[in-house]
Order: sequence, then C-alpha cells, then structure tokens
Amino acid sequence: MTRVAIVGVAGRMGRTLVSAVNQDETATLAGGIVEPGSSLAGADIGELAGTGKSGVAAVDSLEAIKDDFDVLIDFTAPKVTLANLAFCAEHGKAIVIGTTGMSDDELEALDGYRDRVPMVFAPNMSVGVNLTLKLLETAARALGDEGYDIEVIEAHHRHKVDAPSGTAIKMGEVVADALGRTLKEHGVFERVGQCGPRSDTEIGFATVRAGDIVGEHTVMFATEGERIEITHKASSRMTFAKGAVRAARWVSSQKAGRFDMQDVLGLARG
Ligand SMILES: NC(=O)C1=CN([C@@H]2O[C@H](COP(=O)(O)OP(=O)(O)OC[C@H]3O[C@@H](n4cnc5c(N)ncnc54)[C@H](OP(=O)(O)O)[C@@H]3O)[C@@H](O)[C@H]2O)C=CC1
Ligand SMILES: O=C(O)C1=N[C@H](C(=O)O)C[C@H](O)C1
Repeated sequence: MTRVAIVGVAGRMGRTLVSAVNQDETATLAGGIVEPGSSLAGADIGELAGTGKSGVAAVDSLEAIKDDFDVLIDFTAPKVTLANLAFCAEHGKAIVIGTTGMSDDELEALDGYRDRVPMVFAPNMSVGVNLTLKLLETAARALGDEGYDIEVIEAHHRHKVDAPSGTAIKMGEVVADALGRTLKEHGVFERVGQCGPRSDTEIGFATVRAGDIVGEHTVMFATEGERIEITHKASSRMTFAKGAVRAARWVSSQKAGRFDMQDVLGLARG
C-alpha cells in the first residue's frame, strides 16, 4: 500500500485526488494539508471532497503528519511546491508535482532537488495528453520543415492563474525540440497591434479562459491548402488525478531523480 498525503486538499485538484486515492486499491489516504491558518484544518478530508467520512482530518502543516505518509501529491502553486520539496528532501519522502506556472528560477530550484528526492513532475498527468506528446513529436518531425506553421491553442476554466498552461508549453517544447528549435528563440506568446506577418519558424501560443472548461489543447500544423490539428480535451479532472495516483505508486519505489509521466507510463525514449 502506498501511503499518500495530498497538499492543497481543499482545492479543485486536491478534492479530486482524495476521490482518486479512495478508488485505488493500492493506495491509502494518509493525510491532507490545507494552507497554514486555514479554517478547514480539522475538517474530514473525505467530507471536504464530498466522498463521505474518511477518518482523516486535514492539517495545516506537513510536520504534523511527517511519519504517516510515503508520497506527497502536490497540485498547488510554485512557492508552496518548492517549500514542500525541501520538506521531502529533509524527511526522505517522494513527491508527485502537478503544479504549473513556475518561473525559470523556480524550475532551476526544483531541479536542484533531483539528486535528493524521488519526484515525478509533469504539467499534465493524463494518459491521453502524454500519448499526444508522442504524436506531436512524430507530426513535427514529418511536417515542421515542410512549410507548415505551428500554433498551440489552449482553453481552461476562468479560475486558472497561469498562462499559457503548463501543458501548452510542454507541447510547444516537444515540437520545438523535434525541430531543433527552442521556445526561448521561436516561441511567440503575444500578438497585438501592428505585429506584422508571422515568421516561418515561430511557434505561436493562444490562450482562452472561460467558464468551467477543464482543459483543452490543440496543436495546429497549417500550410497553403490544408491544416492538421491534434487535439486533446479533458472533460473531468479525474483523468489528471488518476494519473497522479499512478505516479505516486510508481515513484514510491524509485531512488532520487526527476521523472515525468513519460517515465511513469513507459513512453520515455529508449
Ligand atoms: N499536472 C496536472 O495534470 C494538472 C495540474 N494542475 C495544476 O495544479 C495547480 C492547482 O490547480 P487547482 O487545483 O485548479 O487550483 P486550486 O486553487 O483549486 O487549488 C490549490 C490549493 O492549494 C491550496 N494551498 C495554497 N497554499 C497552500 C499551502 N501553503 N499549503 C497547503 N495548501 C495550499 C489552496 O488553498 P487556498 O484556496 O486556501 O489558497 C488551494 O486549495 C495549478 O498549478 C494547475 O495548473 C491542475 C490540473 C492538472
Ligand atoms: O489549471 C488547470 O486546471 C490545469 N492545468 C494544467 C496545465 O496548466 O497544463 C493541466 C490541465 O490542463 C488543467
């Protein structure tokens, strides 16, 4: 049994994760953490998630449950995640990180833990998106140098705080990498006013924020006379949560290292 604790347990993903751990026979709910000082500390995390009483009370510090869990699942915010990584390094815990929107400095700080913590870090834990990344690599290799313009379009709910989504950036990186380009040089994240025609090699990003959209991503390869669109649509957060629980199980038997969902799913390059 993998003993799992969930940070941000009252959040959209936190509540879905409680439900996903409950449905998994190989994982057990060992703790739920809310923000320090939160009025939800002490509440039953099953009741918070709407799945019924679990007998596990939310706490507002990891210290309080440090002996109770093996793997932390963290879908919160960059600064919170980095603090939790430091805790995991100090206490010999593994971690699954779904948090997106990290700056370059924050990503560098996260990477600094790769020799001290077994971690899975992925902007999207769904099986479908991770397979889509493979399809994109193939499409980019076949089309990218043949005069096809590449654009990444994503849509999410009105509450999302980072843009473009971590998944959109990852999709852009996969395509750029397959073509020997970088997003630093070729990514175009804003077009407004007299911005001129697109260049042949740029990879453009467009963002929609509206209503309750769970998460949709399209990569478009367009040329004179045709376009190909590769689209993934998530209709339930459960797809991310199930992936995260699968990652928790997988990472619990790994040594220190930075892994992603391609490793968990056996899709990584050989
Ligand atoms: N990798 C993937 O597959 C996916 C990644 N995500 C990413 O996960 C992250 C969270 O998304 P979502 O669940 O929608 O966001 P929410 O805002 O709903 O949830 C975040 C939760 O973290 C809590 N929190 C903030 N600070 C702390 C702290 N110090 N200790 C404990 N809890 C804390 C927040 O509490 P409060 O509200 O009180 O501030 C909130 O409940 C985002 O970065 C999102 O992009 C989302 C879906 C899938
Ligand atoms: O914030 C979300 O909701 C999501 N965030 C992730 C991202 O930024 O890519 C993954 C998913 O699309 C939902």
